[in-house]
Amino acid sequence: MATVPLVRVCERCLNEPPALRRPKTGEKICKSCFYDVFETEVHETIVSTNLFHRGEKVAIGASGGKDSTVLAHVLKTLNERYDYGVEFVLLSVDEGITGYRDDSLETVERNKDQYEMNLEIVSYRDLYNWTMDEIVATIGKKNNCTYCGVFRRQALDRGCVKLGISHLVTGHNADDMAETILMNLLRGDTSRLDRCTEIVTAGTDSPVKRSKPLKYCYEKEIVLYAHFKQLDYFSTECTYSPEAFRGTARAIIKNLEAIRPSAIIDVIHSGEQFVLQKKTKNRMPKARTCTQCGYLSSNETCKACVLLGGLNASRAKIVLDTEPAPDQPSAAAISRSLERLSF
Ligand SMILES: Nc1ncnc2c1ncn2[C@@H]1O[C@H](COP(=O)(O)OP(=O)(O)OP(=O)(O)O)[C@@H](O)[C@H]1O
Repeated sequence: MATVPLVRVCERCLNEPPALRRPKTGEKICKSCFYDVFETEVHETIVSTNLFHRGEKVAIGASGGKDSTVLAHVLKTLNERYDYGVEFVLLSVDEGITGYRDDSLETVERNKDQYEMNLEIVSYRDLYNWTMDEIVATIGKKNNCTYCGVFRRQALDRGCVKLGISHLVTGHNADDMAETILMNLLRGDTSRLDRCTEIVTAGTDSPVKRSKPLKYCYEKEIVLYAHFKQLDYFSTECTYSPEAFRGTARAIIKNLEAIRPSAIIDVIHSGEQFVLQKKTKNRMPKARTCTQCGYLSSNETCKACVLLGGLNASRAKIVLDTEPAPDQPSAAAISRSLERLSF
């Protein structure tokens, strides 16, 4: 009976000893072939979609986590290697989450020097006069991701506008995309299902185009890349509970990946083939401006203003209930009131 020979050399260069089994393909390869194939795949994604143009200024949504840190590192490497002629800037949002974002922003401050990129930080405190810590103290942990997601999206837009930038890249990876496809499928959200696989999205409610250069990169490979390259990133999870539905979709994708590694890429390729029927396309929202903040919106009031309206009403109620109606309640008074509040 024929025996399968043990692979003792990298299956790509047939020279070096293998250092890892590639999660995406199962190939046993050496470190330098892994770097090469990982970076080349991102480059091919960029070139095949004409993602950047020479002279363009692009913001990298930098959270200090593994995905956006690998994104910044790889984009810097490719920009130099292939002379894209792009100027990259790091853009961070400080959501005001003690013990999480304050620490991860310190990482981004170091990345700024390591990658020789300018850094702009915008905060929920400055933009909305709320921090996520205060929001969670007011509404509880349930649904807090909805608030954070809406505010972050607009904060990144506003940061880009401040920098005079109209293109934002984020570290969303293949696992994130497969989860989103599954979530939209399970919710029957056909219009989002149609758009969520696109590498570039330019919504009616945003002046900034967004793109995902890592859309075909497996999360496991991003972690391996960051680990082998010893990149400086922040690995703690957000202290507030994750969105339950996404968490479940994530578990399904991880389970599928365990028995069929190509499942992630297969889900993305399937999602890319979905074509919206005309009647569904007609339901797409039209662009307008928010009557409250004047920002682009697909509704009369933008989502951020709707959420802020509820939060500010809660704050006003707490102050009226607990303080002798000062003109300007002190921050300390608001914090004390928020601490007493439970829903
Ligand atoms: N506070 C933030 N400031 C700037 N960009 C952010 C911030 N939070 C998220 N992003 C951007 O959105 C992407 C997806 O964020 P998300 O929190 O869903 O994923 P993640 O897997 O934790 O990403 P990362 O590993 O980069 O933190 C990030 O890779 C980053 O580009």
